[in-house]
Amino acid sequence: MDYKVADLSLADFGRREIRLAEHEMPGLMAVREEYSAAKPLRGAKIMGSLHMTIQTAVLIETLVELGADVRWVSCNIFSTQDHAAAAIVVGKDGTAEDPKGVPVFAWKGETLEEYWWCTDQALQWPDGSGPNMILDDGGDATLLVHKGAEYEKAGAVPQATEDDPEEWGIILETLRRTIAEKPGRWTETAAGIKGVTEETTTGVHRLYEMAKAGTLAFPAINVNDSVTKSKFDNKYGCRHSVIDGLNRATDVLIGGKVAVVCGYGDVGKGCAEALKGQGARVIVTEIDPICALQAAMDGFQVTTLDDVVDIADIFVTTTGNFNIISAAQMSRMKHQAIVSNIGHFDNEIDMAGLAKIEGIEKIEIKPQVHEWRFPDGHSIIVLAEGRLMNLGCATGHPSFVMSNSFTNQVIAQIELFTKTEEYPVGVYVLPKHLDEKVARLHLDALGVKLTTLTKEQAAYIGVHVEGPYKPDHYRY
Ligand SMILES: NC(=O)c1ccc[n+]([C@@H]2O[C@H](COP(=O)([O-])OP(=O)(O)OC[C@H]3O[C@@H](n4cnc5c(N)ncnc54)[C@H](O)[C@@H]3O)[C@@H](O)[C@H]2O)c1
Ligand SMILES: Nc1nccc2c1ncn2C[C@@H](O)[C@@H](O)C(=O)O
Repeated sequence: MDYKVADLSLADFGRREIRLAEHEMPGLMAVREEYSAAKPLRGAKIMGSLHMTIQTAVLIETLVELGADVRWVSCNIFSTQDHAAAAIVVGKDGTAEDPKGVPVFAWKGETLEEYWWCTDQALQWPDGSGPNMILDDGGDATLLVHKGAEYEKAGAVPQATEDDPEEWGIILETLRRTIAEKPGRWTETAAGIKGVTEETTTGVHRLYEMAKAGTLAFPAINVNDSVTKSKFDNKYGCRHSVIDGLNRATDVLIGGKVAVVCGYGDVGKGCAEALKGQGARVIVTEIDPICALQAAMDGFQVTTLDDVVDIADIFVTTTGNFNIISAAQMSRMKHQAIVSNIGHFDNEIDMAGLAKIEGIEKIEIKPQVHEWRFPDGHSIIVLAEGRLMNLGCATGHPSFVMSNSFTNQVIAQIELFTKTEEYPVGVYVLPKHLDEKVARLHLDALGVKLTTLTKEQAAYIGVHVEGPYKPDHYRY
């Protein structure tokens, strides 16, 4: 079995934490029980590109329990929990000397070259074949397959320009190398994929862009827009883990400080609430009048970043957009202001522009916490090098909320793998009855007792007693 992780001796520690996590992931354990006999994913060869955490370990072992053959990478260079990766490689019945688990190519602190090497490794099985399913978070695996096939068809891989981000050059070099090693590989890989299930907002945005451009090569299920994913993971998950990230990285007192949250979508709402809960005076920036109005009615000041960049103590970007905080704005910040991002990619904060400032000095306080000292002597503290700080500086969302997300992932994988013919190329969301099923699976653990509609009440509001309870256009 091929794999590359930091340290297999961490496997027992990972296994102990996986055991505790399983108790906190009732949705995943319920689908394991429901489907382990039928094994609907038998024959599925799933390549997963999703933060290699303890919670993801429970997802992986659920997919395997349902019959799948799995290979895995993280979707971020800092988000892997090495003990989780070790436990998955060793497996329940293996040892560090004789691992019997799942091939994982991930470790905390990968270089970008190593990250794309890992993604390439997980996209090819030992017999040279590719996956027939992708489980993606942010779309990097989907991107590599699509661009590889595109450049094979074009007969050449373009050169990166000096304006391109460094990572784009690394992706092109990865494709140049892999196409030279096995011409036609990516075309064959793309043709063999039944579909992809996408975890997050930014990855879903990429899918809709490809569908609109007519370049999407296989069907996709948008897991992010299951209500029981984005209205839980994105909001309540970040509500928990943004504070965890700040505390583990800096231990700064949040109470009494001024915190700026850029973006007031699902993630921004969770972050703003959490920082307010810690006693910070929270200021929101937004482009969308509806989200801005929501923020104002939730009691937050809403203004532009330029208005407050020199008075705030803590910054968190949550937009899924890029160039939210510029180098010039960072140079205007208070001494030891904390700058962080919790959006999927690291382009929300202009790290490249910051590094180019004449005379700037980068001082490592500890891994994923850096002091950037400006020529005038004042500093800012940047978390996780601008990458998502809840997974770079902490352990991401807790198991219970990830159980919601990952139960959607498993259902989506089953849908796409077993009913492929019902999904012509395009982007889909799961039907509401499955969304409600995911919610139901998590109620007992929180002591929730649902009220049952009478037939007359159901008729009165035009629904079935057993649901679905809302029209598709309902906004939760
Ligand atoms: N770190 C995590 O654990 C985690 C979890 C879930 C999602 N995410 C990622 O977080 C990001 C946000 O996700 P979301 O679901 O909240 O998306 P969303 O679309 O619901 O919210 C983003 C908000 O940012 C606003 N925005 C866009 N550009 C802006 C700008 N220039 N200035 C101010 N506001 C701007 C938008 O109007 C929107 O309201 C995505 O990249 C997503 O993939 C991360
Ligand atoms: N503990 C965890 N394990 C795996 C992934 C985790 C996570 N915490 C946050 N994400 C990121 C998710 O919120 C992902 O769904 C996203 O949307 O980015």
